Amino acid sequence: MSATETLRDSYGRPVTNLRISLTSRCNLSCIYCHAEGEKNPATEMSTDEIIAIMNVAAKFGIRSIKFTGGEPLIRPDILDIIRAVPVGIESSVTTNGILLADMAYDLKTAGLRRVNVSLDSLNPETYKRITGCDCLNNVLAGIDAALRAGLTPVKLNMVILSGINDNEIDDFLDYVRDNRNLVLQLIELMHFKDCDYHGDLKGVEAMLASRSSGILTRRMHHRKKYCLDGAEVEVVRPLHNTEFCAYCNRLRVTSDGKLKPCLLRTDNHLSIRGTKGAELESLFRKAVEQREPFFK
Ligand SMILES: Nc1nc2c(ncn2[C@@H]2O[C@H](COP(=O)(O)OP(=O)(O)OP(=O)(O)O)[C@@H](O)[C@H]2O)c(=O)[nH]1
Ligand code: SF4
Ligand code: SF4
Repeated sequence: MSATETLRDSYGRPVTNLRISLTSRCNLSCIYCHAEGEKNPATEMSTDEIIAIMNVAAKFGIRSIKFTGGEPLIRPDILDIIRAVPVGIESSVTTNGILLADMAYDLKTAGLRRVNVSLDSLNPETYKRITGCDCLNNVLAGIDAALRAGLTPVKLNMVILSGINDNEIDDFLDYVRDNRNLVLQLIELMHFKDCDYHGDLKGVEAMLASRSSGILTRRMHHRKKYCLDGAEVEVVRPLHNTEFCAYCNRLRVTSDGKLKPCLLRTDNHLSIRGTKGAELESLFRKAVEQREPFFK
């Protein structure tokens, strides 16, 4: 095998991003939580298992690694994991921000490039209703600490919940306005559980488009990015979106050590538990071969 070799699936989609779920545990209990689709997590991967898969990813031309959960910052070895990210790979974390205020500086020093922070409301009562925790201020302090530490851009992930927080979009636009290091991501809720809060973001996109001075298309997922009056807003609308899947560049690893070719499928996972070297590499190739767009 050459030093780096970018793998493509049979639809010609290159795989350049690895999303590693470090745990399915979380210190919040959001009403819509899908924990990246893992419902019955067994034991979590060890530090060494995570490092082994990152090293294989580097050989296969993975350019960025996203650590997710559950809540990834509750892992006691999180700094060791970040320190072990192979040279040349950009790392980021998606976190609920509860522990970020105390950890931001150490995360940056360990080599983390940036963070996405899940924040669905700027109203303390609504935040508590959604997450079960009266801790909005911890998250806001975490965002400030991440900005100060240079974990930027800090992306705020706001999942739009119909009838709960869909009246707060303007408050969020005000919050990110004029801070070039803050990006707002408006996310369409996915139906993992029976959940009555799903709302189509088509209307929101039309509103953003009408108020925007510029609209860009990100290569990744072909997501639209709107620039309006000092605020940068990205819209994540994965459902029934063939374009989103056509430009998907991701492979996932579940916290219990399975390669997962698509977020929305549970029937094609490949366990990497107990494997290393050539065997692990061959499973990585196989997982890429098994990738196919969920919405075609
Ligand atoms: N269908 C689908 N949805 C995804 C995928 N990746 C992320 N999402 C959605 O995007 C939301 C935000 O994900 P994040 O973990 O913050 O990362 P991201 O925005 O995808 O990545 P960056 O912009 O590179 O930071 C998730 O909650 C999902 O709803 C994917 O591969 N497929
Ligand atoms: S913060 Fe994320 S992982 Fe934790 S409960 Fe909420 S949605 Fe689930
Ligand atoms: S649904 Fe599957 S194929 Fe589509 S973007 Fe998400 S992970 Fe990729």
